[in-house]
Amino acid sequence: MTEAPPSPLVTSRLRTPVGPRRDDQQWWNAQRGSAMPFQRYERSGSRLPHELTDRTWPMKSLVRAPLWASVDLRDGNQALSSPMDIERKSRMFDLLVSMGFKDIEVGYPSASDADFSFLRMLIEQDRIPDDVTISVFTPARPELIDRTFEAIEGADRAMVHLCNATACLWREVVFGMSADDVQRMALRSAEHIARRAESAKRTELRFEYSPETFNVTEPEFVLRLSNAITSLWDASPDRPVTLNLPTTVETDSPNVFADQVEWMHRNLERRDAVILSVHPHNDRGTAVASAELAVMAGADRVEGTLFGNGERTGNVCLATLALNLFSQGIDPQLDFSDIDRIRRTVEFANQLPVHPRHPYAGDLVYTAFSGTHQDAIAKGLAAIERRAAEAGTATTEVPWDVPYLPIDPKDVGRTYESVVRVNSQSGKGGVAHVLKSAYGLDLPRGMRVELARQVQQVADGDGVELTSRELRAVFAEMYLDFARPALLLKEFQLTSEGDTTDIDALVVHGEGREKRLAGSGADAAGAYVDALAGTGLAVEIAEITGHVVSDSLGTRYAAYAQIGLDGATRYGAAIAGDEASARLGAVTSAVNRAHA
Ligand SMILES: CC(=O)SCCNC(=O)CCNC(=O)[C@H](O)C(C)(C)COP(=O)(O)OP(=O)(O)OC[C@H]1O[C@@H](n2cnc3c(N)ncnc32)[C@H](O)[C@@H]1OP(=O)(O)O
Ligand SMILES: CC(C)C(=O)C(=O)O
Repeated sequence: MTEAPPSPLVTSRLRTPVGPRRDDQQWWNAQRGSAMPFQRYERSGSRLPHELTDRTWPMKSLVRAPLWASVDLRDGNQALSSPMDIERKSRMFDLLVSMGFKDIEVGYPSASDADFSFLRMLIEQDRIPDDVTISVFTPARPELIDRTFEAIEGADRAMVHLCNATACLWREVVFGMSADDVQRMALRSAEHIARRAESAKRTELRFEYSPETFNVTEPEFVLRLSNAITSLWDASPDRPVTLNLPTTVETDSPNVFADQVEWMHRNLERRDAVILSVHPHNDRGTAVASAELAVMAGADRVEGTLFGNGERTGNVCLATLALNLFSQGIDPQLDFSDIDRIRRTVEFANQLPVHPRHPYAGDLVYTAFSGTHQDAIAKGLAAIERRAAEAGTATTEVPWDVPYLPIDPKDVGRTYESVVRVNSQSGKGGVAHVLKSAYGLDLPRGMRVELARQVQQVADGDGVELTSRELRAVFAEMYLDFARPALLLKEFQLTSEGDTTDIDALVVHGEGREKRLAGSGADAAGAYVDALAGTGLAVEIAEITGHVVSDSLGTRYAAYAQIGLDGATRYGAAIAGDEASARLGAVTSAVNRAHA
């Protein structure tokens, strides 16, 4: 076997930088003054042997979910300060099964007793469903391969995952080997695995190979080695070999990785007998994009973890990838209908919190604090309700289209309760939305503006978020509760004849004297303001609205009145057991606000 020929575009981090020439004095001068020693790092660039000028991936789009493989129990686990014990592993395994994962890497059984015992427990207690294939990781060392086979003894199905570093830096620094030596080590191990598999007749075995840090390995070398391994394992369409291309440390923008994957996809031998897999890490924060472009470039399978746990910045997050597909109308083939249950289990197993801004799963990702977002969300939700009512169907049947919310939180088991939260950045739309969704109070527009101004003052003063209870309290303080009301409607009686309503009311006004008043009008409120003229109050009603509210106190009525009094406009509100009391109460409230 010969050494892989050096390629002009290949960058070994040790040998052939493609960045700017460091002996160029002009260039160095231009860099003076930078606070950062960026010249220590190589510029990104294609590591392909030939530029892929006829790349096809940019013209592709995602149309179906790839095969998903969870590596939570291996790559995720090896990155934890406190690796999972059997209880934590079991909970994670059961979760993955319940979500629909069919391909689960359960550990590195030759590395630790915990992994070995967990695997034995799964097999001996028959915990692996018939449609799930467990995978076990092994490095290219015969004694560790032997121990791996001991661990899977008796399993119905298993995938043995062989991995060794192939990248130049690793060859030189970690192994102190040439590319040929590394190839020989890999093939010896692959052979050893094939031999062990011969005697493991009871187990339906599959094989996986990962050239570690694929993205910085010379492409011709990876291709040559991969072809040799799939040939040695006799990959066939009915017994395919999984070839997994890891960006063990992510180094380039996702388009570069996509080119690398497409080049492999196009040049691999036995392509129909190979499941081409990718295993992106997130060092540049672009693992999700890398995985998505890699699938467009020809990858069939993606390895990752839930919420992206893994070495350093983590593995690619499978929840994000799957729900990105879902948000585009593609079946993700994984069940995320209760994302908080999934998150709780993952947090328990990893003993790491999921960030509140984590896509689809974080506490805050369906929440808007800012006024314009809240306004748009509230209008969007109302439009969905309208469309559902028009179609005579449930809101969950209506196509989702709400500004600022890429998916319906209810589709992943969340509620709308926390979609809008109020602080000093909020506006009338948000305040109104919270009062409506938490208390069923549907305030008229002018009143929302007035209330929001008051809420803003409170929020600005306290500098914190207002809960729905606190908002309700601000509303009550403004419109419902008056310590010393200028007007009190103690009792009233209405009688109607034809188009006229008469009122007989007992009120307390001004200095605390009770006064019996009479009046008539087109409705109860009209009769009431007519009667109030007897106290010297010249009230004009601009608008009265109202609706039924159902809350812990039963079914009641809320009314909102806008009145003109002493040349000014005032809003008032009341909640009462019946419509007439609420409407008259709202007028009384508006008068009291005018005289407060
Ligand atoms: C990219 C990945 O994520 S690979 C998975 C990594 N996971 C883990 O490391 C978690 C579990 N690891 C372990 O428990 C241990 O490291 C073990 C059991 C694997 C090995 O332990 P030790 O024998 O004490 O070796 P140690 O960890 O110090 O060093 C690794 C050795 O394996 C070699 N090695 C590293 N990767 C591989 C590989 N894929 N195949 C073969 N040998 C390898 C190294 O060159 C080094 O060899 P050396 O001692 O001759 O220099
Ligand atoms: C074993 C391989 C796939 C791996 O975990 C990595 O390279 O990150």
